[in-house]
Amino acid sequence: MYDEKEHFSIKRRMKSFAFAFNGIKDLVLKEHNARIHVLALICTVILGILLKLELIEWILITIVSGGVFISELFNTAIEQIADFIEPNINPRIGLIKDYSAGAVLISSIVSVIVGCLVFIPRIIYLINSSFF
Ligand SMILES: Nc1ncnc2c1ncn2[C@@H]1O[C@H](COP(=O)(O)OP(=O)(O)OP(=O)(O)O)[C@@H](O)[C@H]1O
Repeated sequence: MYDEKEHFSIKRRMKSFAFAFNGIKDLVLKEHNARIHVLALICTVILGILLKLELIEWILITIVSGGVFISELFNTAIEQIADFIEPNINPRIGLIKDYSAGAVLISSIVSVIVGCLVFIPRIIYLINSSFF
């Protein structure tokens, strides 16, 4: 609970980090989509190392990957709140969840587009240089 009189303390800040990491851990353990995103991220990093990406390309991949996980976390939080306040079928809750899922879809599409823009030219170059 927020208390204005609370003084800054390293211990409390560390606890806040622990709570935040707990949220991320829970997301990865329980949400199937998040596991797929973790797997996709691991494959992307391995491919990026193999293809020797440049700094700007790593920066782009970091930003779009972060966007996917951030949207996934917000989506899960919204779903949990929605289920908590309305356990029954309710079209408004359905639409709220659809909006939230739409955000994840957009961030995923953006990361796939960036991934294609970064990796496809390198793969084409590799194929061309090994055959010609
Ligand atoms: N209480 C509800 N009332 C009406 N429609 C709902 C309700 N709960 C879910 N829906 C509909 O079902 C869809 C899926 O909702 P659900 O909570 O199952 O998400 P999910 O499939 O678990 O999502 P994710 O794959 O991100 O975990 C929603 O986008 C919405 O269209």
